Amino acid sequence: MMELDTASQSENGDSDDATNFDATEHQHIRYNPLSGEWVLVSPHRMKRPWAGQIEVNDENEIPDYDPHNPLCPGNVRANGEITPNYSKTYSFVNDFPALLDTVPSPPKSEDELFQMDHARGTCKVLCFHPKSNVTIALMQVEEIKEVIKQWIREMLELGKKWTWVQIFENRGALMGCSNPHPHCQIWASSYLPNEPRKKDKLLSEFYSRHNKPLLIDYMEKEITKKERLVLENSDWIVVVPFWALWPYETMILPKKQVIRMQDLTASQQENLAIIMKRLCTLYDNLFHCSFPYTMGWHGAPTGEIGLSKDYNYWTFHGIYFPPLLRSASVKKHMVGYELLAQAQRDLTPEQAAERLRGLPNVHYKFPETSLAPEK
Ligand SMILES: O=C1CCN([C@@H]2O[C@H](COP(=O)(O)O)[C@@H](O)[C@H]2O)C(=O)N1
Repeated sequence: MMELDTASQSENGDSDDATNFDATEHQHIRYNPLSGEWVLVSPHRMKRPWAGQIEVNDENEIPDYDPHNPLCPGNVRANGEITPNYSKTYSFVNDFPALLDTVPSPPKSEDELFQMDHARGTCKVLCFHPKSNVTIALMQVEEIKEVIKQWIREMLELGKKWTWVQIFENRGALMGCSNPHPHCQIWASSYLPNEPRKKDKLLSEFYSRHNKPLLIDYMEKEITKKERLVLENSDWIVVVPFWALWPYETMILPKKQVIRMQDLTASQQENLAIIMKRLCTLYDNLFHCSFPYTMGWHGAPTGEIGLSKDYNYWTFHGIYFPPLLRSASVKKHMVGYELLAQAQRDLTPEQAAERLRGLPNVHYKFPETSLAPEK
């Protein structure tokens, strides 16, 4: 059993009276085994009056084609290239990349307070669909499958050279997304970024203790407990993680061990497309808006270190970080105590999962949108 640090022992030294504890009433902290951090859960605060900031939800109707949008088929991009008339997905190297393939390395410093290291990589943009006015929730399963196939091609190609290939989608203007056209970004780097580096260490340590991948153990236990389950099909589950930071944060987990996205079978790809569509439909139905989120995928590292050992302690999974809290325009901010001390949430993960489960699975905008038959 893991030694809990001092943060989790009762300050006054009294033995905690677990018999009176109610997770829907009493504050407590929860441990995230994937990051080694804690989140403060304060369910009693859900009763406080809300007099906070209300942002205008100015999401106006988006046309299916905008002659000035470089991500639309046939339009000119910043570098003068013409985006082809693509009919499925289309990816290109970002004209304003955060990472370049060849740059000089910084000098080594003897002073531990001023450490720099080299950073190389490449950044791509992947358009999900030729039309600008669709989202994953509104795309057909077959179209989402095309996105998954392209993600796998990108992982295989970029994973040959780069240590970490981060696929991420910033959906909606609220997420700082500069372009409404359905797309994601892919940043591939020569280094292992902070989040996967922390996760890799903790996943490896768990496997050494239990001889079982952490996320397979976690998936099996969440299927049994059910209270944080949101969706399930024959290959995947969606949960609000026990340690979730964002109000409606979710995780997509495979029912069978799979180490990287490029290892997915045809059935896992099909059922992933189905469950992604269902999850994004629930999200949109929560506040009747095109739900903003950042989402991404984590699998075992790639490149040279990906070939250096057996990553059987890793399990490929998806993570959604949506900011909305109470309405289409009220979002959670990670400020104050959360920046200086630790993350905090009022709505419990169990309450969030219950709300998502209770929503219709037909999209509010297009009630006739039919979902593919469940496997
Ligand atoms: O002509 C263009 C327009 C936008 N882009 C790139 O598309 C990306 C749009 O993604 P975001 O909306 O998530 O920022 C952004 O990173 C921007 O640099 C190009 O590479 N070329």
